[in-house]
Amino acid sequence: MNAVIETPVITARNLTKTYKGARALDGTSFQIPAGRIVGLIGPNGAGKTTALKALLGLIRFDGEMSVLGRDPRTERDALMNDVCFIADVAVLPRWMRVRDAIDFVEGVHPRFDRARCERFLANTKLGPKQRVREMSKGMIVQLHLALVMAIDAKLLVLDEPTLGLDILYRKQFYQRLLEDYFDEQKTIIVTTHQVEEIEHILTDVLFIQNGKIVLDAPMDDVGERFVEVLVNAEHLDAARAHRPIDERALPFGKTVMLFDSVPVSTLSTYGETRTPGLADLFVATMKGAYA
Ligand SMILES: Nc1ncnc2c1ncn2[C@@H]1O[C@H](COP(=O)(O)OP(=O)(O)OP(=O)(O)O)[C@@H](O)[C@H]1O
Repeated sequence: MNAVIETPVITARNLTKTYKGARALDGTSFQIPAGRIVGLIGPNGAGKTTALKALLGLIRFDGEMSVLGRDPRTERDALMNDVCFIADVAVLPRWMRVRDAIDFVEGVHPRFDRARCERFLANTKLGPKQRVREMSKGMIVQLHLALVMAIDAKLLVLDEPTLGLDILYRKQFYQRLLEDYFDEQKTIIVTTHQVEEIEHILTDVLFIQNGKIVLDAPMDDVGERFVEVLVNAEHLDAARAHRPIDERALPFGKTVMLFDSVPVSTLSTYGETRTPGLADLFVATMKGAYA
């Protein structure tokens, strides 16, 4: 009966951050509702980490920012009760034992549930005395996941969480996160360069370039808005008339074009159509043909 209008978990308006005259954030604006898994994707130096630091209250910046109803610049301590932040899975100190890691997180995070963490670890080969240096990369991921998933945070911020891990562990990390952690009460924001590996778990995507958001869309819309066409040679000019945002040649004289908001019924007369992968969409957007 009562329509609940949920306030977004994050509202960022017109953020600017300048480092020594260079703009890391340049009028960055976005909103993230609860229950979403958002990929913040951009090339090196685009401003991803700076945006995450801003929403965590770790840097000064100009503009409007509300995270879980709080301004991270002035209410950081209260905010951190509901936020969990992981910079990089590969950074656990090598001398640390499993039980030290658990003690540490228990000490710093009020929403950490030790019993829940130990239940996750019971399903692995990890023992309490084992040190990080004795673990395989996959075991490190398991430890990290057990620590993260035992924190009942409303917002989980992951900055390149799988850096340095091989493809099997990276996939495992995201799959476990989706299956064992995420629910509609939680929100996850994640940056990565490995776009292909996270696109299937994302609900929304934010592309950032030179400190500006250049694409902000739910994944469902991405599938409807963008179409890739394997254009037959005789239709090249007709297809180009619809202003593809990207065009690339394939072997044997085939050409792939990527279109934004052109009906599939029109495009299918030029060749085979399909939904582009996020990586191809990212490359096309960043080339600047599309402004
Ligand atoms: N502490 C700092 N001092 C000076 N410049 C900085 C600092 N931190 C970031 N920058 C600059 O701000 C810009 C954005 O950096 P940021 O780390 O946010 O990029 P990023 O998108 O996370 O990149 P990457 O994918 O390479 O990690 C870059 O030009 C960077 O050189």
